[in-house]
Amino acid sequence: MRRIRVVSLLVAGALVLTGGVGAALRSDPAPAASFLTDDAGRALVLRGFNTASSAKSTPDGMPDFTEEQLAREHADMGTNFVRFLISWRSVEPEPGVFDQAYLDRVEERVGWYAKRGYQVMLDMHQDLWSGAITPDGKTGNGAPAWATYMDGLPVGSHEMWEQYYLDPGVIRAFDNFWNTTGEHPELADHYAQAWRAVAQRFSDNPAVVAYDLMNEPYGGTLQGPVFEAGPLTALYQKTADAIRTVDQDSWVCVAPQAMGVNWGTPSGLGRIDDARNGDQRIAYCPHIYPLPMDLGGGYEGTSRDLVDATVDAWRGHTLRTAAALGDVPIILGEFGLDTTLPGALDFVERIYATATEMGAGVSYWSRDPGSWGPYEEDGTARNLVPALDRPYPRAVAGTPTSWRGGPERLELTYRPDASISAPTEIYLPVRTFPNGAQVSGGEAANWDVGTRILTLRAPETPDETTVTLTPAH
Ligand SMILES: CN(C)c1ccc(C(=O)NC[C@H]2N[C@H](CO)[C@@H](O)[C@@H]2O)cc1
Repeated sequence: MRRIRVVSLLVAGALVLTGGVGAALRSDPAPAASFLTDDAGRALVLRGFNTASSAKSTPDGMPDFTEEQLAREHADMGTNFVRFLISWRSVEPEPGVFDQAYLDRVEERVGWYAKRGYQVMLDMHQDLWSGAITPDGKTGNGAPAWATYMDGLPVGSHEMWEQYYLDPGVIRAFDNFWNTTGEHPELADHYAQAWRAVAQRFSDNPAVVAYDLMNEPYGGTLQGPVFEAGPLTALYQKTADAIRTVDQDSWVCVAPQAMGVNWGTPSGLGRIDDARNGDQRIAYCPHIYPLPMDLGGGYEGTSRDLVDATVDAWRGHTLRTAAALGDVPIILGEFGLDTTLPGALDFVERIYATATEMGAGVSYWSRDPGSWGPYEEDGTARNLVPALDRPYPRAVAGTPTSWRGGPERLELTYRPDASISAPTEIYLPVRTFPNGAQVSGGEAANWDVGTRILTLRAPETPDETTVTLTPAH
C-alpha cells in the first residue's frame, strides 16, 4: 500500500502542478455568469446532499432514507437541494420497458422534498458501469445487465474499488456502450430514451429543476478530450434532444469524465446545443476529490498544500469549461471526505467558500450515515452538521453579483429584478441567528422562525445593492 501511496502522491503532484501552473499562468475567468432559476425566475443558490449511495444496491432502487430523516436534515441545516440518485437498471429493467412503479417511488420521494421547498436534481448514477460486472452484483451499479456486454473478458477482484476500472471486462462494457467497438450503436439510443421516460414523468413537477445525465462518465479505452469531445458529448446531445421532446424547462446537467477532472485536470467536454425554445438551460456539474485527500493525507501539511493547488486548478478549469459551454451555471455535483481526517472541516469550508466565489451550487457526497456523512448510523449528528448549517441566500429576486459570509454574517450583492414577484430568501441558522437578523442596506419583509427563512423587501431601484445580515439581539 505504501508504494501505491507514494506513486499516487507523485501522480497527484504532477497532475496538480501542471494544472495549477496552467491556471496560474492564465487569470481565472469571472464567476459563473448564470444560475438555475425557479419558476418565479429567482436565481437559486443550491445547497444539499447526494441522496443516497445506498440506492445503488437496493432491489427497489430507493435509498435507505425516510421522510423523517429529510425533515431532520431540513431542521438541522436548512438545505434546499438534493442530487437524488436514480438508476438506468431501475428505469428500464428490460429493453424498451420503463418501470412506472419505480418512477412512482421516485415521485413519492420528490414529494417529500417539494413539501419543504427543495429543488431536486435527478442523477442517473453509475459507478463501474453495472452490478453485472461481478457475479455478486455488488461491485458496480447503474446500467442494467442487458446493457452490459463484457464479451467474456475478465474482471478481477480488488481491494481498491477504483482498480476495477482497469479490468478488461469493465473496459469492454464501457467500450460497447460508447460503441467504440462498433458493435452496439443501440445502447446510447436506449439510454436517451430511458431519460426521456424519466423527463416525461417529471416535466411538470415544479420541484424537479434538473437532470444530471450521467454520473462520473468513463471512456474505457478512450480517455480525455478524445472521449469527452467525442462519444460523451454526442451522448449528451442525443439525450438532451430526447428530453426536450417532453420537457422544455428543466436544466440538463452535463458532467466531465471523472478520471483526472475530479483531481483538478481540465475537461475537454464539447458544447451541447439546447433544443428548447428560449435561453439554453444547460448546466455544468463536475465533481472534486483531490487525490491527496482520497489517499488519506488529510488537510494539513504537504497534503494541504497539494489539495489547495488542486482546488485552485479545478476552479480555473471549471470556470473555463462553464464559459466554453455557453456561460452555463455550475453545480458541484459531488465532493466529500472522511470527516475524521485531520483538517477535514477546514477542507469543507475551503470547498464551500470556493463554490460561493464561483456562484456554484453544491451537493455534498453523501447523505448516507457514517464517517463521510452528517449523521452516525444511530442518527447522532456529526461534526458536519454545524459545519454545513450556514447562512446563504437560497433564492435571489434578481442577479447575484457575489455573496460571502460566515456563521454570524451574510453579505449579498445583487442586481434586483422588479419583474420577479417572489422575494429574495435568506436562510439563517438558529444556532447563530436565534432571534433573526439585523439587516443593513435593505429591509426585512418577513422572518419565519420555523423555517428560519428571512425574506427581503424588494429595493426601490434596480441599482446593484448590497445587504448585510448580522444576528439580531
Ligand atoms: C478511475 N476512475 C474512473 C475513477 C476513480 C475514482 C473515482 C472516485 O473516487 N469518485 C469519487 C466518488 N464518486 C462516486 C459516486 O459518484 C463515489 O463512489 C466516489 O467515492 C471515480 C472514477
